[in-house]
Amino acid sequence: MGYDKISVPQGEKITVNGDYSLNVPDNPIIPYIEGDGIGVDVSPAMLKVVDAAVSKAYGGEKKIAWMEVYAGEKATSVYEQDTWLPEETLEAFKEFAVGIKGPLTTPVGGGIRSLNVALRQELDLYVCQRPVRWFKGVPSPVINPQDVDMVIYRENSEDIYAGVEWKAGTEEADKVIRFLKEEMGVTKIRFDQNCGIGIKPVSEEATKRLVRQALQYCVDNDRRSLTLVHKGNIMKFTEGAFKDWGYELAKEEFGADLYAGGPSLSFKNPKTGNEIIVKDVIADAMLQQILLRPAEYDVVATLNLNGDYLSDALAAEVGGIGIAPGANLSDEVAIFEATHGTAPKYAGQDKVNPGSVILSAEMMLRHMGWTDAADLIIKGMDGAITAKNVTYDFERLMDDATLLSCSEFADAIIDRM
Ligand SMILES: NC(=O)C1=CN([C@@H]2O[C@H](COP(=O)(O)OP(=O)(O)OC[C@H]3O[C@@H](n4cnc5c(N)ncnc54)[C@H](OP(=O)(O)O)[C@@H]3O)[C@@H](O)[C@H]2O)C=CC1
Ligand SMILES: O=C(O)CCC(=O)C(=O)O
Ligand SMILES: [Mg+2]
Repeated sequence: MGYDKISVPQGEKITVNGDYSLNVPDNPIIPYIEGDGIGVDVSPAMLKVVDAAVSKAYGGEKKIAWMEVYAGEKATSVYEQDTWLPEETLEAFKEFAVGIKGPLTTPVGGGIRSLNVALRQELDLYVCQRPVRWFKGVPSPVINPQDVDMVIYRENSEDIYAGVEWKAGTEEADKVIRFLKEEMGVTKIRFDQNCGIGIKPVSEEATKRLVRQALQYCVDNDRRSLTLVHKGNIMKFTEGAFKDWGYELAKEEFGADLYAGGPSLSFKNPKTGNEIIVKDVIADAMLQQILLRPAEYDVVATLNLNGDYLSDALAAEVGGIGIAPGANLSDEVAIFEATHGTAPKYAGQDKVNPGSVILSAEMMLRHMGWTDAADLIIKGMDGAITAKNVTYDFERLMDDATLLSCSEFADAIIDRM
C-alpha cells in the first residue's frame, strides 16, 4: 500500500506462508516504533546492536532495512495533534509481518487508553510471550537466580485489561449498575452510587488459542511443564474457567492424561519422548512460589492482568525490567517489545539499560531464523555483564562495576560479540 508519512526503505517484505512459517529475504524491511520517554535512548541502542550482530554474523550478505513507523507522542507531531496510533502504522505492521517497538506512555486515570493494548487488540496479537532467565553475574535479590528459567504466556486480548469499563458518576456506569441490580439480581455491589465499573471477559476461544501456543512451545523446546496460573477460587467463571479450558485443551489436542491422580495432567512430548506436566497454581500462591521454589516452574500460561504482574515480579528476580524482553504474537504478525515502560524521569538522559529492547530484538532475530545474529547478541550481552560494564541499574547493585551510559552499554555489547 502507499504510505503518507512512513518512508519505505529499499528492501523486501517478510511474507507468511499458509502454515504460518516465514519467508525471510536477506534485506527484510522491519518497521519499528521508537517509543516515548526512554524510547529515544533504548531504541537507537537496539538498532545499533542488531545491525552490528547481523553484519558480523553474515558478513554483509544480510541486512535489515529499518522503517520507522509512528505511535505515541511522536505520532502527534508527525500527524495531526490527536493522532496517537495512525492507521498506517497498523497497516505497516500487518504488511511487513515482523516489527519491534519501544515503550509508549499511558496516562493513569483519565486521558487516552493504552496504545500498547490498542496495538495488541487491533492486530489481535493474542500471545504476550515473556521469557525470564538469569544472565551470569547479573545482581539479583534472590539467592539462586539461576533457578529462575520461565517463559510466560500471557493472554493478550481480553480480561479486565481490555479496558471495558465506565467512569464513576457517568450515565453509562449508572446504567450498567442498574442493569446488574434490576435485571441480573446482583446484590453485592457495596456502594452503588458514584461507582466505577469494569467488565472481565474471558472466553474459551481466547484461552484455548493461548494454551495451545504455550503447549506447542513446550513441545518444540522440550520444556518440562506448563503451569496454568489463575485466581479461579474467587473468579470462578473467568479465571476458574481459564484453568478448566486449559486442562481441556491439553487433553483434547495433546492427548494429556491424569498425572499423579490429578488434577495435573501429563503427556509425552512427541518430538523427544520426554514427559510434559500440565498443572495449575492459584495466582497469589504463585507469587510466593516464584520466590521460594522457582525451579519447579517452567512455562506459565495465564490471563492478561496476572501475566502483567507476574512478568515484572519475575523480571525483578533476574535483574529487573531493564533487561526483560517480550513479544506480542498473532499467527501472522509479531511485534517485539520491552517489558518496561517509558520511565519518564530518565527520558533523554542516555542512562537506562537498553537490555530489554535489545533482548526483544534477539527474540525477533530468532523468530526470523537469524539465529547466528541472535547468538552474537547473547554473547555480547554475556560478555559485557561478566566484565561488569553495565548501566546504572546493575552498577548500583554490583561491587567494582564500571558505570556505562545506555549508548556505551550498547557499544560494550558490540565489542564482545
Ligand atoms: N509496553 C509498554 O510500552 C509499557 C508502557 N508502560 C507505561 O510507561 C509509563 C511509566 O510506567 P512506570 O510504571 O513508571 O514503569 P516503567 O517501567 O517505565 O519504570 C519503572 C521503573 O523501572 C525501572 N526501569 C524501567 N525501565 C528501565 C530500563 N530500561 N533500565 C533500567 N531501569 C528501568 C526504573 O527503576 P528505578 O527508578 O529504580 O531506576 C523505573 O523508574 C506509564 O505511562 C506506563 O503506562 C509501562 C509498562 C509497559
Ligand atoms: O500499556 C501500558 O501502558 C502498560 C502495559 C504493561 O504494563 C505491559 O504490557 O506490561
Ligand atoms: Mg507491565
